[in-house]
Amino acid sequence: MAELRRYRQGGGAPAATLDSVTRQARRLTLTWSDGRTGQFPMMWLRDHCACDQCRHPLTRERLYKLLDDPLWERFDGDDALASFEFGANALTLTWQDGHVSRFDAGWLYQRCPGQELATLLPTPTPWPTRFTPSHVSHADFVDGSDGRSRWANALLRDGLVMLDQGPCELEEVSRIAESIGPMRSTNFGGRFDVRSVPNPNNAAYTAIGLELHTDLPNWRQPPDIQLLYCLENDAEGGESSFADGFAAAETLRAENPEAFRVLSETPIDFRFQDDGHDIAVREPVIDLDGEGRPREIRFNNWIRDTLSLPSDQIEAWYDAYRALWQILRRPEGRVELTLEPGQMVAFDNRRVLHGRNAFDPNTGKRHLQGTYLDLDMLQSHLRVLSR
Ligand SMILES: C[N+](C)(C)CCCC[C@H](N)C(=O)O
Ligand SMILES: O=C(O)CCC(=O)C(=O)O
Repeated sequence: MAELRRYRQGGGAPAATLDSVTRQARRLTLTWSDGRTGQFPMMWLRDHCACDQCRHPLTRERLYKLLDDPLWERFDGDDALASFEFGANALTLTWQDGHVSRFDAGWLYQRCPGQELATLLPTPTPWPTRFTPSHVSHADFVDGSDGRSRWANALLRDGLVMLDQGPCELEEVSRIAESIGPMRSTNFGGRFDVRSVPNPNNAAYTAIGLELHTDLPNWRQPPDIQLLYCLENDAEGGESSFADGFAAAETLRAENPEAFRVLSETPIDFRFQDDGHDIAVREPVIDLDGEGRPREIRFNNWIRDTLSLPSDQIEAWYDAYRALWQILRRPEGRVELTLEPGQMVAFDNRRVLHGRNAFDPNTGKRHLQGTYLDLDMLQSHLRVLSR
């Protein structure tokens, strides 16, 4: 259990050593050997004490409750700290109530207030024109070498990655998914078969072409990661295509800011109905984060519901939607490929759109198995692999 690194005080990349510590009103200023300085408010230092009373010795989760600590009242008056001492690699604080907090200097170095904490995860990067996805072999993915982390890194960075030359076995997609996290269930089950069936409840279960789309935009939280594993694909047609919705949104913002504004500020209705379900949500096509960057694309023409807007907004919304759709269709922004039996594509369903050409079920069979995963599980998997 001491191996748990979440809150460990030491370890990590060797950082600079601690050169000086000075005390000001309500904070300590630390300077390291490479010149970095950090101002640490006393209350932050007290809250982050990692002793076995303040963190559970086994789980390393926080036990300390700042609201119940009488010392907290004294941070205003600047006499909460009794004394401190430091060395090149450690800082020790003694508080007025006698509690002692020891910090690893490298741990503090990485957590200077205002400094971005280094992440083990790659930054999502928009596709350049004529982007080609990374490929990892199934053998490298399962054999414990770096295949898994190359796969997860590419998926988090590009929102799309291929896994090649796996076995043509039913449920291989479930085994892969479950080696990462629990499959995310939806009204289509935990794991679904994509093939043409009688009485389909969904366009994917027919042989028609599917325009680029995101799955389940009619859910408040659409699935994050989609895995589609090809078992058979010898019917004529059925080629796959993908487009980076974030890149398309940025292109729209540059070319047609008004259309971008309309699609990001106007919630519209999405709705799926079958015999047992009626799942509906009202959200914009382009969802932005607090800094105005695209966070999610909801684009699915066949389950877009009645456009319910004031009449003076309707034409502008259609113009904007057409403008985004035209960008998505540009060949230079699309990845086109034919899935091979034993090949799996994984993509970020809230960023990357997917589609397929119509296929002719009279010329051969086409069968994919798919499932969804939460992004949290993919990120967790990569962090664990990086330990
Ligand atoms: C693949 N699978 C059938 C599970 C989902 C396909 C998308 C489902 C959803 N009604 C939509 O049209 O977005
Ligand atoms: O059949 C395909 O290639 C893609 C299926 C699809 O779009 C889906 O399952 O949502």
